[in-house]
Amino acid sequence: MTVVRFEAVSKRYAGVEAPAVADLNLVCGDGEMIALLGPSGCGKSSTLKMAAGLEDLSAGEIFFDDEPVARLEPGARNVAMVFEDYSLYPRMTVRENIAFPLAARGVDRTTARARVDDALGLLGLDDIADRPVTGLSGGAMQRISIGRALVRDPRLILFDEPLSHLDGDQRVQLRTEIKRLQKTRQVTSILVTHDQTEATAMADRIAVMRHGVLQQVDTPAAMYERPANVFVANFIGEPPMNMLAGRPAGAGAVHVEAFARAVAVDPLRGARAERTGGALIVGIRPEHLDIAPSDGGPADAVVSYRECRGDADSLILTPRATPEVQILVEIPGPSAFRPGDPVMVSVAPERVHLFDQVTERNVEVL
Ligand SMILES: Nc1ncnc2c1ncn2[C@@H]1O[C@H](COP(=O)(O)OP(=O)(O)OP(=O)(O)O)[C@@H](O)[C@H]1O
Repeated sequence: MTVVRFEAVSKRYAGVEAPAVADLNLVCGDGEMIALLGPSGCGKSSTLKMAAGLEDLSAGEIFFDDEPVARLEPGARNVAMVFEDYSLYPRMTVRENIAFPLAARGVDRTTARARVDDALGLLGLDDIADRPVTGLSGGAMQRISIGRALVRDPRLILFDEPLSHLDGDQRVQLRTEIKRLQKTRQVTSILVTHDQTEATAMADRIAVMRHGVLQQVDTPAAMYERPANVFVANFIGEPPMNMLAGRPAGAGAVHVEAFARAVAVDPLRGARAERTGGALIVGIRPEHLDIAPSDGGPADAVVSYRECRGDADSLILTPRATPEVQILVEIPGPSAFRPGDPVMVSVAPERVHLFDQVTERNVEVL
């Protein structure tokens, strides 16, 4: 049961000018799972390694509850790690692998046996407890390494891309499993991933990083509803948000160049956009755009591509006013739209996101 706090933490590697992590302030609550999410090189692993004690901090402090830990040896922190490659001992059985951290700490045999049995049961590994780990599926191996992490009753578990070596089905199964275990045991956890689906499915809150700088920390739902900037908006949600050029157009409206007309927006957002006075990026998620046949009038766009996925159709629209721009639309399927169809486009005002074109920040959080 630990609150983990990064306070003004920075990491610079020798000979590299740009910091790998810059002035990170982040609190992971007691029993919470936070996902560090971002593209390769954004500083996720460096942050994880500093929490584990595998890398020194260049500045700042990390607290476990109110105890500063940045100068503690890794072994003195009681932090468990689950790696993407499982890191199991191949000659040992499932049970021996899970028991290993307890034996290494000199926990007495009766206590160790009880804790290992508990972990085996929790992870559904009883049937294979006495089998060697070699030859087991990736999913089973990762469950064993999670068991090994849980059995030591750690203050913090660090999950480093734990699902990357697994195939589709095992991935989905294990991410549900990890979330269930993490909640059952209420262990404070940090998950590193570059996969937004994984972060959204598993974490209580997501911390999006870019070039070592924390961009936003929020629940998956809040981040989807109110991304702090264009980068976060592009990173959360699949397929990514359409980003269209626009400008304020009076009360509660913005002019969208691609449609050569104004669209209604949430009045508060519209007023904020008005105050910026300048050019805007108008963000609309593919699943929030509606289309209708243009019925002879001047169309907003023409359908240029349709992918039918059974329950949904993915369409690409070419706007009449700016044919160089592509607009993605996701609608329930199978629909009647076909390439070449002229269409009108609409969107609910509260689904239109507005970003300052210069700073790329959401006008709501300026
Ligand atoms: N030991 C090191 N020496 C020098 N530079 C490093 C070292 N480790 C990481 N870096 C650099 O620090 C930056 C952040 O790297 P880090 O591995 O923390 O990012 P990441 O988001 O975890 O990326 P990835 O998913 O590829 O591991 C990158 O520019 C990387 O090249």
